[in-house]
Amino acid sequence: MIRKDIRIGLFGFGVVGQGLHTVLARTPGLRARIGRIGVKDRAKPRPLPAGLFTYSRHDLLQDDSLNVIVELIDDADEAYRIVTEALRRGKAVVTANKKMLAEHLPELIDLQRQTGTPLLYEAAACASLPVIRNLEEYYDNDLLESVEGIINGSTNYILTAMHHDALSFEQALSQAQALGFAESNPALDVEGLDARNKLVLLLAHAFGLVVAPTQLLTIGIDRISPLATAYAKEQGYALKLVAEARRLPGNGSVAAAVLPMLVKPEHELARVQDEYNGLITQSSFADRQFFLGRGAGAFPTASAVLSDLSALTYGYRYEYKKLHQQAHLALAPSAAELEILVTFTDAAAPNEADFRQLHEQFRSGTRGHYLTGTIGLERLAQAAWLRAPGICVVRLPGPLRAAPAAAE
Ligand SMILES: NC(=O)C1=CN([C@@H]2O[C@H](COP(=O)(O)OP(=O)(O)OC[C@H]3O[C@@H](n4cnc5c(N)ncnc54)[C@H](OP(=O)(O)O)[C@@H]3O)[C@@H](O)[C@H]2O)C=CC1
Ligand SMILES: N[C@@H](CC=O)C(=O)O
Repeated sequence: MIRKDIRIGLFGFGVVGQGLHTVLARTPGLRARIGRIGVKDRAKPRPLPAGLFTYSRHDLLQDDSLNVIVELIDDADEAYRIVTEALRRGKAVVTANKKMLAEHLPELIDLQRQTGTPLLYEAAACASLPVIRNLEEYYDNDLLESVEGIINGSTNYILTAMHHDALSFEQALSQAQALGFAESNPALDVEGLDARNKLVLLLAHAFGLVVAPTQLLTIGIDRISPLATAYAKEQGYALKLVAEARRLPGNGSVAAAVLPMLVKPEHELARVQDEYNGLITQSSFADRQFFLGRGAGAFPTASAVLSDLSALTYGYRYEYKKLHQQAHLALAPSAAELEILVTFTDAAAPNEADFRQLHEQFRSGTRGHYLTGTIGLERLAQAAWLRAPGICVVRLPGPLRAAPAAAE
């Protein structure tokens, strides 16, 4: 259905919701206006007339004059209730809630098909970068080999501030929160879970693979040790939180993970600073392409919501083309390997037998210990030592690649 006039029921009036209000006011060309706003906290002062606000989701969902629901709240469970009810009522939905999407993607895809009602979520992956619609549409006939990049703005902001401004982790996180980049629960950012949720969305639109977030090995920046930071500095590498999904040659296996990574200075991702995101696509015919832009914050995120609203005016919806064209792809961590640096203390050490090859070993009574080596992705994910206190795992430069046994 083509919606020429959009009457929005907006849930959430925080960083992104207020950003959207401003962005809409400055975009007169789009015939969209906010009819009602659903929020939670009755005591909070609001910068708009009180009559616009309500504390009951039913006031928006049961209002037939509102034809689009924009869901911008920070509660994934309530967001799920709002989004599913809106779709069932035939209201198109735009959301930025990657946690809710990643946790319910199969059901949400199904619900769109059953109801014939669109659910768009460009803002949920990389905020202002137009990645979802590009993966869905532009690469439709191309053979996409990989998507990799920095897809969480807060952690990139923190790593940049620690490196360039010598801030502590806590100081840098506070700044990311104050600037509206971090999730309400910042553990989602620093533990890599937000990047993992976004990677779930990228996998669906890049490769037609719908996976549960828990299937993806995820390590955040909260466990980076001073020795790993010093190693990066001494080798001249940048330290970034990188999400990667890659088709392995040959057998239709796809490997995907989120880990802190050492990046060579000449690599595109090394120059992604502050809250910016950077995503590299590699495809057989188009070759390598790099998207760079703001990955968090009020206006960048609102601009992606605006773009989805505009897309609704011409009847756009995701077709999940790759899902239907799926060329027998499967998530196969057992088929992949990677190069890692592990720093550790006397209290806990990695099991050397888990590695296919060890490259370097270093022990110091004052600085701690490290080793570098090649390890299977699945072996790493299952290693008992991975989450032990005092252990820090960081990827060395280089892509996820086929493990030799799988490559044969
Ligand atoms: N900030 C960013 O840069 C980005 C955020 N996102 C996503 O956008 C969403 C919103 O983020 P952000 O604006 O930063 O969050 P904020 O914390 O700034 O705002 C959250 C809003 O949600 C409202 N809210 C919370 N629970 C409920 C509820 N049960 N019913 C109704 N309203 C509720 C709050 O109401 P009240 O005002 O009453 O407290 C508040 O207005 C999240 O899903 C986030 O992951 C996506 C991309 C970037
Ligand atoms: N907390 C998120 C917000 C945008 O998605 C981030 O920092 O990337």
